[in-house]
Amino acid sequence: TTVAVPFNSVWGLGALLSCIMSTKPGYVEPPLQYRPLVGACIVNQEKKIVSIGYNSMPNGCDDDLLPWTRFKDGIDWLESKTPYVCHAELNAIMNKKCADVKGCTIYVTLFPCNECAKLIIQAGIREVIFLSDMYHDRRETVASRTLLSMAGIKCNEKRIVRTLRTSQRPDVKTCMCVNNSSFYCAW
Ligand SMILES: Nc1ccn([C@H]2C[C@H](O)[C@@H](COP(=O)(O)O)O2)c(=O)n1
Repeated sequence: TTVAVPFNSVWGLGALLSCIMSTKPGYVEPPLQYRPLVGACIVNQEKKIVSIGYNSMPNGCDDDLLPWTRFKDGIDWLESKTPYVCHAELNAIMNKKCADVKGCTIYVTLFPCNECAKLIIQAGIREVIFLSDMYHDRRETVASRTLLSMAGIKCNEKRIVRTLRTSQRPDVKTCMCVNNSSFYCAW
């Protein structure tokens, strides 16, 4: 199923496109199923895209040699992908094609975690526009909101993808899928 995705901004599109390149989409184990693909796009004050990033393993670190299990209770952290993966925001900040990203806006498909919030703040980014807040209650997200708010960084939710309910993913409210199960962005 290819879903028509109406975008209301080219920057949101950038975040979503980078998301498509994100770490191997794949089936994990029920009920966790698909791991999120996350994309980020940084835009300067002239509304020009200055960087894009997606979640991936660090350069030179082989996906297949590192664990792919999602971290959850009962799983050894070192045996999950959590300590190894670079988040989309980190990659977008590192990939910048300009001296710095001070005063920029970051478009991201998933609300930043606390580690990314610290990077965003220290990089001088002034605004976060996010698509999904599906981890709203995770402690990393709670800490992230605290930091971003203290640092005076505006955070706005923007729905840039039509809500799609799918019988294949009854657990998620919004998703984008391309070629049936080969790519899912699950929010
Ligand atoms: N703001 C975010 C949040 C998450 N990610 C990445 C990191 C992982 O690859 C994936 C989340 O996996 P989970 O914790 O659900 O097992 O999404 C990111 O890049 N940016």
